[in-house]
Amino acid sequence: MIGRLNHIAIAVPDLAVAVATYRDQLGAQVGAPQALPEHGVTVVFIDTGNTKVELLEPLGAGSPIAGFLEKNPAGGMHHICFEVPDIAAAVSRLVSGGARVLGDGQPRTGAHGNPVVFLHPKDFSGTLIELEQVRG
Ligand SMILES: CC[C@@H](C(=O)O)C(=O)SCCNC(=O)CCNC(=O)[C@H](O)C(C)(C)COP(=O)(O)OP(=O)(O)OC[C@H]1O[C@@H](n2cnc3c(N)ncnc32)[C@H](O)[C@@H]1OP(=O)(O)O
Ligand SMILES: [Co+2]
Repeated sequence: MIGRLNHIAIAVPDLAVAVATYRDQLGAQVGAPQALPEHGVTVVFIDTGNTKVELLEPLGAGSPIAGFLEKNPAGGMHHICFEVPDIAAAVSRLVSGGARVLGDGQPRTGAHGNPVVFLHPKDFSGTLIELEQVRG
């Protein structure tokens, strides 16, 4: 079911600082910030050729990553995103297998314009997993 690793997400307290670190110290090709109020984050993607790094900082009150940053004030690995060809089929298989899909369980549009869902970290070895539908 899961395919390519689409991205590894790192939650950061200050996106501009993290972007400058990746760009200036690691020589990364950094993208432009994308404010995504519907997700409560602002993100910058770094394309490494074989996958992407998603740097994200909280946006607005009630950001879903605020709790994580309270526990990890310097930031840290937040989630990994796998590609799936059919997110509805993936959700159906996971839910029937007892996994918890976060939120209302319905896919939402992610940063790449594709449907995404998140799976509860407690069901996957303490790792927050995002699934993104990428066809073909
Ligand atoms: C940009 C769009 C999109 C994309 O296209 O790429 C994105 O990536 S958006 C990214 C931001 N959105 C989300 O992360 C949505 C899904 N996340 C959530 O709904 C919440 O973060 C959460 C997983 C429910 C956690 O919320 P929190 O407020 O921290 O709740 P709890 O404190 O109750 O946490 C429960 C439990 O889970 C542990 N936890 C929390 N976050 C993580 C994590 N990132 N990785 C692993 N474990 C995590 C937390 O420590 C709690 O554990 P216990 O303390 O042992 O109970
Ligand atoms: Co993500």
